[in-house]
Amino acid sequence: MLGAGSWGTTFAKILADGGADVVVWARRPELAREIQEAKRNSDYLPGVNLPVGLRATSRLDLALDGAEQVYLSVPSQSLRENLKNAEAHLNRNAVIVSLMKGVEKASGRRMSQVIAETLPIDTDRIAVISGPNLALEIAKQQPTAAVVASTSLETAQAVATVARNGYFRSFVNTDVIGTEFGGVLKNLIAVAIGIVDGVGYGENTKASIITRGLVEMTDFAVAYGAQPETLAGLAGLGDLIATSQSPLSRNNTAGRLLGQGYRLPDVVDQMQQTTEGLASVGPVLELAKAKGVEMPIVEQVRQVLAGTLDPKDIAPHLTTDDEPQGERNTDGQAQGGSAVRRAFKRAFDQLRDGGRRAPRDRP
Ligand SMILES: NC(=O)C1=CN([C@@H]2O[C@H](COP(=O)(O)OP(=O)(O)OC[C@H]3O[C@@H](n4cnc5c(N)ncnc54)[C@H](OP(=O)(O)O)[C@@H]3O)[C@@H](O)[C@H]2O)C=CC1
Ligand SMILES: O=C(CO)COP(=O)(O)O
Repeated sequence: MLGAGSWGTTFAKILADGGADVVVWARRPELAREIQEAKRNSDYLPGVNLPVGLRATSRLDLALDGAEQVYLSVPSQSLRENLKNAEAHLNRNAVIVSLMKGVEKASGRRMSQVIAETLPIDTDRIAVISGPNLALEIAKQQPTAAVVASTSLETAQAVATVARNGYFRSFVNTDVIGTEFGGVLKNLIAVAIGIVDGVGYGENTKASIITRGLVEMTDFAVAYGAQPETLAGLAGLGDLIATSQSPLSRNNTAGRLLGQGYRLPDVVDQMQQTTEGLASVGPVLELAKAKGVEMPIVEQVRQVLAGTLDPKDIAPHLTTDDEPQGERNTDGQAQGGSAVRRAFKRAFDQLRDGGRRAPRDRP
């Protein structure tokens, strides 16, 4: 496990509790020592006891020695540099698994794309994991689930077999794009929810943003090749609900501070942990523009971050124009409809068929 923050340490515990032999790499020797000797990570997971068999080191060569599966949980902006440092020590046949939920700011690349560009590796040996996974809840062994996606179902299954235990269930699919973008995009909607929470708006506003946010997430991801069903599953809707509702979410917290009137530099100062959404807004809107996808909620988040939109003016109707007839202003049973409605219809049809066709996230 490369990365000893809240998610890296929690996921290492998931793997170790499932019976795997796990070594965590922490860049700070003192943190590696605390995990190795005291079985604690008091900076990131206060009060949590880590498995006795979990090992830790600040030496990359030792952490990667003989590793069959390498899990990555560092901030997205640092991945490329970390992979370059790790490359010489990687086992040639290792499966590389991204746990990250950001895009690279400079290139707009997803993490699996950064991995494929940086390492000499077949994409079939890359997997990504995403889902409703607030680290501290899982570290306390509260049950949850996630999606393991890889272009190779065999790789996804190999990872899912290891990344599961009594409190953590891994489903598999082959939609890497949808699974990764689900994690990236829900962060942005969670910032929006935090903003309106901070302003003091109530449940109707938040429900509107969650629902219309899912439309934006799905339209965007589908434009880049995702399966709409993925966005209706754990890595989309599931994670959106968890992140939008929880004060444990860093993205939600950052949004709430913005809604309370703090300016971005003060918010960044107050955030002790990685807040991927703040770096993803710009690249996501660039990518949306390139495909002609409208993202009015994400655009409003950008404007609040830039200080050009008063948080209280976030439009509850969440459209880009005042034209009531357009596709963007339709919802539910309206004609046309976006990918998210088609996804729900297809999921509903599958249920009505008595589950003869497999749902996307397969156990
Ligand atoms: N926390 C969560 O609930 C979840 C997080 N994720 C994703 O996991 C990823 C990691 O987040 P998370 O663990 O929460 O973040 P944290 O802020 O908790 O931890 C970040 C970790 O990365 C290390 N780090 C920071 N900068 C660098 C760098 N330049 N090079 C190497 N290591 C670095 C930190 O080390 P140090 O302590 O020395 O600063 C720390 O170990 C993110 O993409 C996030 O979206 C996904 C699901 C759940
Ligand atoms: O991804 C997460 C939950 O699934 C964690 O969200 P935050 O990064 O906002 O804390």
